[in-house]
Amino acid sequence: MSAPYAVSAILFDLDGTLVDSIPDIHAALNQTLESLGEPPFTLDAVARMVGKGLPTTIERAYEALDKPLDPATRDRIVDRFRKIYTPRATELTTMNPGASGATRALHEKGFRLGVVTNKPLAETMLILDHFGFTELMEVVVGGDAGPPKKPAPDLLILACQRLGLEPTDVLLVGDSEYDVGAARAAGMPVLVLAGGYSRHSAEELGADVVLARLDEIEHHVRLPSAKG
Ligand SMILES: O=C(O)COP(=O)(O)O
Ligand SMILES: [Mg+2]
Repeated sequence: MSAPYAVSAILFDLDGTLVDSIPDIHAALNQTLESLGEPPFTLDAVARMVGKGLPTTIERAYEALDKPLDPATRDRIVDRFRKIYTPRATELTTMNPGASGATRALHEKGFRLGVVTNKPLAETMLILDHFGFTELMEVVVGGDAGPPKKPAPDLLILACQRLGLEPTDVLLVGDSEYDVGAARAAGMPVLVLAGGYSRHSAEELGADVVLARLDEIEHHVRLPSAKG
């Protein structure tokens, strides 16, 4: 096992990392498509469309339908999707195994915690509130915060600025190539959870560590002041 990373804060991705949100995204996407006269997608197909933010999910759905999509129409479909998704964002969504215990244990040990997601902030907060994560999170950055989304480093840098920390003092836990790309560009260590929403297997993503469950994180981190 690699030596534990000495970090003051741990940032979490949301979709596919803290929660399994695909069942609600899948249902809402299919309802959106049905309202536009389009056929539905399977759960697995939708999981491969998620990760780079909602506009990209809609673009990928239309790519798969082999239908052209101009940006204005895409944005209208994003709005339509959100009207359907937001009220049901926690209906079928579940916490990933170990998410509650791991975040609580890390918080108690003194790590500062946050969420950096490509998902819009409003839906992110609904989900974090629903599962009791909000009180543990010192910073929450959504995909609509302004700067480019992951895999650009900007949202991670923004979270570091809000925490008053250097990226090298912060670690990211994610599930996709977008998380690994963003962390690498920011100069941050990155752990990935196996079985998330990615078009690649976790082992192929080039993360520092692949986790089978979130409660393994504590074996890979230590506070800078603690002896490793
Ligand atoms: O909304 C998305 O596409 C992905 O969100 P995530 O960054 O929490 O995985
Ligand atoms: Mg994710």
